[in-house]
Amino acid sequence: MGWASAAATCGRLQPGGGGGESSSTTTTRTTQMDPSCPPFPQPEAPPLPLQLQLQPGLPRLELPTLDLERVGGEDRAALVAACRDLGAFRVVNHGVPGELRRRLLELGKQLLGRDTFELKKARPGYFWGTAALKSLRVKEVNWLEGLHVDLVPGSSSSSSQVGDGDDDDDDGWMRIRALMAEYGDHMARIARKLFDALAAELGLDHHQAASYLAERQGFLRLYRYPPCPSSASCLGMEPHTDSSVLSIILGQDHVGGLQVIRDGAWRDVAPAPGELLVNLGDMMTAISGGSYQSVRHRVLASRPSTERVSCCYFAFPQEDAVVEAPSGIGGGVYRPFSYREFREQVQADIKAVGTKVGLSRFYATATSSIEWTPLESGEWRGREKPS
Ligand SMILES: O=C(O)CCC(=O)C(=O)O
Ligand SMILES: [Fe+2]
Repeated sequence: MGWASAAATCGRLQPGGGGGESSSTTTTRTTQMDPSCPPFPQPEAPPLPLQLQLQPGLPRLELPTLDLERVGGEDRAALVAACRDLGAFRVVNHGVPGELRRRLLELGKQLLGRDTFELKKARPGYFWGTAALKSLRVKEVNWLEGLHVDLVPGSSSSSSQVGDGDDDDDDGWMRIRALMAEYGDHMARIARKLFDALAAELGLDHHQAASYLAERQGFLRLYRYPPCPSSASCLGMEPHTDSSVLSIILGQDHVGGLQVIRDGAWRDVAPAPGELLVNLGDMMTAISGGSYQSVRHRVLASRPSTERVSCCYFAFPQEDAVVEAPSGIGGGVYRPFSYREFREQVQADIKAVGTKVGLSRFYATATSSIEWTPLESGEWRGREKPS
């Protein structure tokens, strides 16, 4: 069975779900199976997760826009305000050549869309579904694929030397890696600049500023959200906060799909040509003692006639650096911990409860007596067990 049977499941969806989906999703489609994707989950699509239900009609969210060349100086206050408020902002004047951005997304889209799922599966770094967050509850509804590339800063040989057409370089897969390496150098540079401005604001010393953002730990994920046979019952990527210090998203100029939670409601982030979107992650929240927000976000599944391509950079602390907010900032909300500890806890939680619990595991107060309950938003809330 292929997409035609999957489309039949659309008929049982609740109205109002699926972010911009029109009622046309209730009609049966007879789309052919897409060979670039695995078979759609059968016999039934998974139940509609509660968090898919949207508050319809809210305007797109315009994020604050910051000039990278000014964040260390006259725009530092605006940067800090954006970090305290939502934990997401746009960056302009970032110095990443438009041609590099264009070629990266174009080639990624071409390669991921061209090869069959079976062929891609064998490629190093290729994944289907949400690589880091695979939740047992909803893993099947993440309709996306991607290529994960670890970065070694400064190692990129300029990809501009590599041509654009189809040639003998392993059908373009080596070229995309070269482009990603070059793009990754820009990301490391931008992350450093943003982080140093925030580190100065927090009063971190030189050693902390260096170990809390370690360029060698950074990686890139190139994503394709292929047309989804049942886009109203699936997500492209489930709601989450990033575990990183900060993440930088490059999306296509006019393709939306990314949403963030603002005042308890999911809001579309307006795509803005040429800009990069920065999300703060959990590590930044910990480093700032909870002063800066890690923003909760998700990506809608692409509707049948559309697809989204994006490239996301993630910056992390050194694995064993003890992350701790400077005294006087944040009032000791979190106990000191290393990123390695955090990652292991996330993996253990995914195994045990089916999803990432996240930073609330690291509250300074003892958590062994805490009972965890899932919320409708997809978050987990801890409560003291009655004694
Ligand atoms: O593709 C996007 O725009 C967002 C990806 C994302 O949130 C992530 O990789 O954590
Ligand atoms: Fe994310």
